[in-house]
Amino acid sequence: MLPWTEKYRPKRLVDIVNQDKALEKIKPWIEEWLHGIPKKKALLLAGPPGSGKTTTVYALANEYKFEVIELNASDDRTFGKIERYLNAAYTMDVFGRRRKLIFLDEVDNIEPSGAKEIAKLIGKAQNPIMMSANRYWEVPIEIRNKAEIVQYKRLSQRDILKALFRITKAEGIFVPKEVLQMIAQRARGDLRAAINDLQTVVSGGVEDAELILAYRDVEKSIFEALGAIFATDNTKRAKMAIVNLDNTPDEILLWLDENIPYVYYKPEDIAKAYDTISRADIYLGRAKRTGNYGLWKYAMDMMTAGVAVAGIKKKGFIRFYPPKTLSILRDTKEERSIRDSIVKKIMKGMHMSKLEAIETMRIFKSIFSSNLDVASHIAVFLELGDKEIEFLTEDKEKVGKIKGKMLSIHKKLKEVKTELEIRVEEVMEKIERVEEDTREKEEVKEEVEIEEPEESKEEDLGSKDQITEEKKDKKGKQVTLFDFLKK
Ligand SMILES: Nc1ncnc2c1ncn2[C@@H]1O[C@H](COP(=O)(O)OP(=O)(O)OP(=O)(O)O)[C@@H](O)[C@H]1O
Repeated sequence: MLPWTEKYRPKRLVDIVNQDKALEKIKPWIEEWLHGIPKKKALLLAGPPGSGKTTTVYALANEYKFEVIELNASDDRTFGKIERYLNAAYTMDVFGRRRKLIFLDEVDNIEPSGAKEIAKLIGKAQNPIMMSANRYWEVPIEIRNKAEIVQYKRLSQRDILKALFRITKAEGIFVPKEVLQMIAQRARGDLRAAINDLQTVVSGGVEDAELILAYRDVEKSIFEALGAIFATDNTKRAKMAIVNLDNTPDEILLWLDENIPYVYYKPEDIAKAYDTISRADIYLGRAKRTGNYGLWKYAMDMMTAGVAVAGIKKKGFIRFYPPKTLSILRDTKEERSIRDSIVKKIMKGMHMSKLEAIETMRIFKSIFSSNLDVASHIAVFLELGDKEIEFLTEDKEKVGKIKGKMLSIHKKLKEVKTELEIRVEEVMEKIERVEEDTREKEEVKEEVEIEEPEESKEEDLGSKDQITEEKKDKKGKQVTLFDFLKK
């Protein structure tokens, strides 16, 4: 499938949206080339990604009958090529062929030595050179001095919305306005990103637009990195693609692993790409084990540059897919947390080790699908929640039945509890009564002892200590709760 960014790339300058100021500078410059050589032989188109710089170059060449030679500025091989074109190009039109317009992309990524070479070549140039950069202040000064800067502005949400609407119309599809607005808003002035989002949403189902876009938001940088790795044969560019990526190398490997078959089509190329990532995997493992980060860098180079040059890539729009392993982990995240909480409850409630609890949970799983009575008692005992019961049962109908049984167990437990509470209260009352009786009897006895006649006092030898001891003995025979319950 042709990427819509290519399919709908304007062929004429009038169709370029909202970059009139830039075009006002570019048009007279190219017209000068038709009659001679202008003072500034190179233009530096500077501005945000997806604002129309490359589009302008091709539309311009189309209208003024130039052939575009697009070269990547950060590729060392570029210098030789420019030189060749610079020497040959101007004479070519004598033979009725098209003149060459050289387009150097990404001059903000250029090495200092390359910058000097390019500056020299501009000096010798016999044909128009156009360059582009996102951050012109990062373009080496040697190049900036030789070129006229043409500023591209960030496209507005309205511009993007209009462009998207035009595409849906041309494709004969209906995409709700809210979805188009959502895409335009996310794009932050990058029409290429917006068109790619639109194509992804349409191919994945407009009804799931929000989900698809939310997912692309999270994984945006990895999508971009894959796009960069798979779009280039240039090893340096491929290596740069993962700089500043938040994903771990293991995750990047999974993404590459998933998407290699969508990019390469010849079996030998696919095999080569897989061979490269499996080597990268081995080196990553070794780097982790040994702490030898030389190996780490080697692994990263293999999974970027190695994969990028593995073979001939499919042309056109390639939709990347998230690795199944990651989505399985994401999908099962909730499930895993439910399982962990059941294991914890078993460990606590049944005083088991984790291993025993895991084994017990497996047994419970078979009980929950075969014996709903026992299952409901277990569920009540472990105080399992709905999700945990569902996890153990895996059958919606049975979950309903277990929950019903649990309700009646809870009801019975409540009844037993109230009955017990009543019984306990009765017992407590009896205890109180008996204690009261005993206390009264003791008091009466003490009074009688105090009023005893003289002789008995003498007989008793009148030792206070003895009396106390005797009392203690008698008190020791008091009716205890234990004696009462025994009765
Ligand atoms: N001003 C614009 N008018 C019409 N279409 C545009 C415009 N800007 C971008 N596009 C669309 O977005 C796509 C990408 O644009 P283009 O390649 O010109 O971006 P760029 O400015 O060169 O970005 P980069 O700096 O990332 O190379 C094009 O295919 C084109 O369809």
